Amino acid sequence: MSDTEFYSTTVPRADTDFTVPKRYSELKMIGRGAQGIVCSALDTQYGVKVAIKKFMKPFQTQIHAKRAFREIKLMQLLRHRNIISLLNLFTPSESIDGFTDMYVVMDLMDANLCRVVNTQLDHERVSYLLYQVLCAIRYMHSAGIIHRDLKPSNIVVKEDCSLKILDFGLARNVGNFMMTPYVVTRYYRAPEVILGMPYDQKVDVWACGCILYQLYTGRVFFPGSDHIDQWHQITSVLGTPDDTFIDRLMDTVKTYIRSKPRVHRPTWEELVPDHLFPSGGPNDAQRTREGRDLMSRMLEIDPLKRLTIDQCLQHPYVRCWYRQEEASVNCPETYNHGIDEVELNPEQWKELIFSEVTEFQ
Ligand SMILES: CNC(=O)CN1CCC(Nc2nccc(-c3cnc4ccccn34)n2)CC1
Repeated sequence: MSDTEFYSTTVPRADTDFTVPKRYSELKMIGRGAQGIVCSALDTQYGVKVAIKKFMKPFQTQIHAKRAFREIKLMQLLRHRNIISLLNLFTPSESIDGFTDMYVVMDLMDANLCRVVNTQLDHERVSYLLYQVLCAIRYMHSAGIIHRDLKPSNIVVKEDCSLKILDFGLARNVGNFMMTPYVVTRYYRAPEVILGMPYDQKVDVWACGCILYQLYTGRVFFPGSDHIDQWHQITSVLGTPDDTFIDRLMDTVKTYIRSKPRVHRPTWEELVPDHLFPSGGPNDAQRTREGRDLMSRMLEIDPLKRLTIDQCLQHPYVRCWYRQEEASVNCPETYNHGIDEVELNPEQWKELIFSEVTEFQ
């Protein structure tokens, strides 16, 4: 018998109620994620605001179960100030038979980056936001995780410009098949992922470059409507990559790319002119040169030429924020990707997830 007292409350606008421990009050809906509804709440035990996400029947399908299980395992494994942390994990069900819903409690942030990119940010804020994304991604890489799906909607921030990554991207070699009517955003996918080439941690550097451009301009750099159009957007802006990259492609893709007219490569000053950057500050001209330089080295089509995360963190544009405890700390354990490949039936997932929830503390 769980000693925690639960109560049920209907959340305005949400089409489901939340059954949570009494310590959580003032539930208000703040968003709807792919896996379930998210509320803000007051944790009266510590007097802090939290976010509570409800997973409804997370074990119902292989896809839902894998994502839910992977999310709670990774939230427990990754402990970094720029990655959302798992404050509590519970279910009101007292036995596995009645187990249906699972709740994840996280620190509450104010907004996601989609809302922030539309505001005028100075170099101070842009460089600090980018620095924190780089720290989070570097830490994930140290745990053996490549995000592969980094985008503004899964990054959250607070008024004080502190930032956390919300989710952990795509499991390896699992298609991002989505049952729900959510459109998969591919705008931030690296060229090597789009072209089906072998990929590595550099794919997350590409996404950071796209996000950096959007922090300055409020615009998506490469808004492709599908994979082919995504490639077209990238090459029409950055130009056709040189042969050292194309030679490494599969023959079918090589033929396709060579069939297209070559697009000349503009200079980065032409691509992202000064007026798109913050100005008016004492060293804005210098910071603009640094920001444009870093962006150009993150958005190299050829991953072999692209900066590594560590090189990004040493770049003058963000090095000013560098602190060991967040920029060079490594995750003490690496993630066991085996769980991403395991095939279980809903009953087995139910048991696995139920034991994970009840053992949490
Ligand atoms: C553009 N929309 C917003 O900015 C609304 N924001 C989103 C972030 C939220 N804060 C927050 N803090 C911690 C975790 C989550 C959260 C975690 N998962 C989701 C899914 C959807 C929406 C929010 N979340 N959200 C406050 C309202």
